[in-house]
Amino acid sequence: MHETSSVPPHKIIGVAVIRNNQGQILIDRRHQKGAMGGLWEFPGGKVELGETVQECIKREIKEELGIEIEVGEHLITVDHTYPHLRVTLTVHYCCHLTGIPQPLECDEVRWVNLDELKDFTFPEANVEIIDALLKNAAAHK
Ligand SMILES: Nc1nc2c([nH]c(=O)n2[C@H]2C[C@H](O)[C@@H](COP(=O)(O)OP(=O)(O)OP(=O)(O)O)O2)c(=O)[nH]1
Ligand SMILES: [Mg+2]
Repeated sequence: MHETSSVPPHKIIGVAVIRNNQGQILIDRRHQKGAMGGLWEFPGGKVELGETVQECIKREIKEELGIEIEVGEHLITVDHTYPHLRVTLTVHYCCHLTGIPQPLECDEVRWVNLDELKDFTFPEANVEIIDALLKNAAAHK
């Protein structure tokens, strides 16, 4: 018998949890049109050929938000399969250095406290990221 189920495309994504000196985290709202439209996310994007994840994160954040960051410690890597897409999200903590975040490639950007993350709707893969963030924060209290 012929197997017709197909393997979804796989994107390798660098993701930034950017913190300011008040301990807030930067989130952005995806464009209404398009995949996962209107959901909130941590900024980031596809790793390009020949680029490290850290280089990708720094580049994407400059492109998407117009700010400079320092890429820090790895938080978690999440592999998740949506109905039509598999993503590997490699998440790093980052420090905000300079510039005011601009919504250059999204609808909105916002600084939020950790305990406010639950009030925003994120893609399914982010449940694990937010869990890891909260656990880490609790462990370092
Ligand atoms: N940046 C980011 N992407 C996430 C998160 N959670 C999550 O499932 N994703 C998914 C959504 C996208 O399919 C993919 C991010 O890739 P992307 O931003 O380069 O791609 P995109 O779909 O916005 O658009 P395109 O560049 O492929 O046209 O990862 C998150 O917290 N941050
Ligand atoms: Mg992106």
